[in-house]
Amino acid sequence: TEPRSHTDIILAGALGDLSKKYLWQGLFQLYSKFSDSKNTIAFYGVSRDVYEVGAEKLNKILQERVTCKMKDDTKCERRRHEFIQKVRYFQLKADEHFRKFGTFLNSKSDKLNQSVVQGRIFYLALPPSTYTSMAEKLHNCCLLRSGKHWTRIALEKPFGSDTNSAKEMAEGIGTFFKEEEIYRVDHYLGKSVVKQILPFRLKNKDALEPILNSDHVDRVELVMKENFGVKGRFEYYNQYGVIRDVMQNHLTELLALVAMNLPSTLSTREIESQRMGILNHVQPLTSRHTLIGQYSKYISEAQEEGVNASSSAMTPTFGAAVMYVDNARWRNVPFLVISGKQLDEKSSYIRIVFKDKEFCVSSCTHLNGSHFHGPKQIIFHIGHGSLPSPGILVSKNLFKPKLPPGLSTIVVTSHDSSVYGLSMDDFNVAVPIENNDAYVTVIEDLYLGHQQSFVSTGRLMTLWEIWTPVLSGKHSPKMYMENADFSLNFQLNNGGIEFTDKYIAFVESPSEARDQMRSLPPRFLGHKLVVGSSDELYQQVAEEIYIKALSSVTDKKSFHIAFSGGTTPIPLYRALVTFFPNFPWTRTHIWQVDERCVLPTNSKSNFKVMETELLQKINIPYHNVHSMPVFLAGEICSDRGVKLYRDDLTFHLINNSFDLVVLGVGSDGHTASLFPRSSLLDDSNSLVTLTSDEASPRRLTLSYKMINKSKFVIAIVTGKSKHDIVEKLSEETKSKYDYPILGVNPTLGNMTFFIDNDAWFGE
Ligand SMILES: O=C1O[C@H](COP(=O)(O)O)[C@@H](O)[C@H](O)[C@H]1O
Repeated sequence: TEPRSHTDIILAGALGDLSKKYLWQGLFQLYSKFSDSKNTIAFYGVSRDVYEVGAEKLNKILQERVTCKMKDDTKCERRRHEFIQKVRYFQLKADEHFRKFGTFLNSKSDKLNQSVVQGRIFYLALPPSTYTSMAEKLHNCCLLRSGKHWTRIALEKPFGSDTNSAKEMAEGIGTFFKEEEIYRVDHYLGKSVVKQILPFRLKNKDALEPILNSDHVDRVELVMKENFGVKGRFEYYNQYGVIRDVMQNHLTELLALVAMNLPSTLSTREIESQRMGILNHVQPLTSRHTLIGQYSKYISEAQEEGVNASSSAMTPTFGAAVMYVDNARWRNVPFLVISGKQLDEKSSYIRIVFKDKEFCVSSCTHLNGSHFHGPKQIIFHIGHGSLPSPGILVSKNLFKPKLPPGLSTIVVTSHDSSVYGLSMDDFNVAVPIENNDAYVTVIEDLYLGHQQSFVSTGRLMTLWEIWTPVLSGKHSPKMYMENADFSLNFQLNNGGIEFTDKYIAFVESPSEARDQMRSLPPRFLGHKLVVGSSDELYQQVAEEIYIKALSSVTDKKSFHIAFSGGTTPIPLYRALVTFFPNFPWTRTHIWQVDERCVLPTNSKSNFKVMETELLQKINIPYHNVHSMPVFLAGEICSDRGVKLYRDDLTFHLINNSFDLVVLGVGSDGHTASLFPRSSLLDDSNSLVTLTSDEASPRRLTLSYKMINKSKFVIAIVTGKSKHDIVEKLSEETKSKYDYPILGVNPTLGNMTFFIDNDAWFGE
């Protein structure tokens, strides 16, 4: 007997990553659910590989990647076997291949009775640069042309990289396929909870509609955090970055779903019109509304994959934006859109936080209907994070949700697991009955022609118009530490957002010096080297110190740093004060590398400089400042002072190890107060010591032993007067007796030389 319908599904890019990871499994599940004697489906995998190679690779992928959820599910195993047998491979490279493939498909189709509704789906899991030519070839060779039929072409993002490129691409595809045939995939629209947003809103409209507006909503957070980096995708990611990768598409689509006016039905036309209605009122973004960051190892990881550093320098891996919908319903409500790689956790959610208008007077800690004084919120938990499953969470003090058919309630028994600022049992929780992988749903929607789950051309263009203004790439991303960085915290200010710690959120495009710096030999005297203009260099040193401080305070609640004397640290003190107002000074202990044997009021006193430039400007506890006791009870530089400092070091430091030592280098190659040919250069016992008469005045200094125990050493060399020493150090084999800086080699830690352009280039 003839089937009622027959569909050909052609997967181009059949051997690629996406197909391997998700699409073949999705197609298998489609086959299991929908293919029967009445509705048949044929599957074709196509790629540029010759038949023998491609067919074998495809078979391997199918055998390895297509699985049944449950072990020993014999029915599923049988279907799986059938499916794998059914998939056919074709090479599509030359025009002739396309012609032959078209002839083959149509000969099959001609054999079917005219009453059979035939469909043909082309799924392009290919680089977008190939879309237009592929669309043209498929259009010319492989369309169904007679009988009752339909055609769909599915495309994977990226759909352009800004308004113009997206328009060009849309026009290219639009030449060969009609709007209703184009299915642009945004897999977030296939996530099980995302699918339930509109049904949930409709079902609960009596409770929800009156409160989903600016009178009641304090803010909406749309978040997609990941705790891994970009490994294996740097080429792609450098061209796109986090805004284009997920914020312009997934997260703004989510915004539309929560903010749009409720459609009266769930038809494609109604939904699309309400979505466009809201997106057309989203204010285009400006740099005041966005922040970007880059995780600290991004450039070096990209280099390891052979991607050059200068193309990675401006790529944001973190983005935050505040968006506003300029209509009566949502005016002034901030929609905070946040995404990033290498953050503390993998978690995606939409969180609607309601204004707290009620003031609790008594029994405030009890859950007591609407009197409970806690944040009122609705969370669409899309996936991952601390919850075991995707779900919709409604604060119990808000309302008791009714459930549409796709959701079921779960009873939460755990009292202590804390989520979104509340205990789990402060929420009514509903979970999707079917929790399929997003691609399973995408493929099902594609087959069923549910266009509302895909991105129309009109919507695509509106999304790009919102985001394109902030894609100029003029701003440097702020560097952040992997996994545990609170330096990305930001706050609303006058309708815009700013990092709470304001350090160079936006510096103008990187100077030539920075580009030049990136192409320099990466090492100097066996240590890491950074060269740049003096300003940038000091900012970088300050940033390095800040990052080390955060990490140390996170790990062990304290940070011990020693600063050398002289003029070199002055711009560093200024950079720390200016750019890092949130430096964890209360947990930082400041030590001196060396001090001149003078009164603390003397202008040559290193401490005096530090006090004026740094200590007076920060909020650091008195006991955390460890000045060298060069003046004790009327005596200048006594052995008692040496002993006191040594005891202080030993008391505070684990293994006498600083977290960081900042050194300068003199034009004679000295560092700390370790001078050429000094007897101190052979002293392997002391931690602190006094110089004899090689320098006047005498000085108290940390020894090599103490410096080399540090976890990290930064040596700063700046100014033209240091150019000769930089040259000498790099050209000849020297000994530490002539050039004491050569004796600095932290035994367990690392060292970086920061050398400014004047000292490096000498002009
Ligand atoms: O589209 C993308 O999404 C993934 C995250 O998807 P999820 O389903 O695991 O939440 C992201 O890692 C990737 O960079 C981006 O291209």
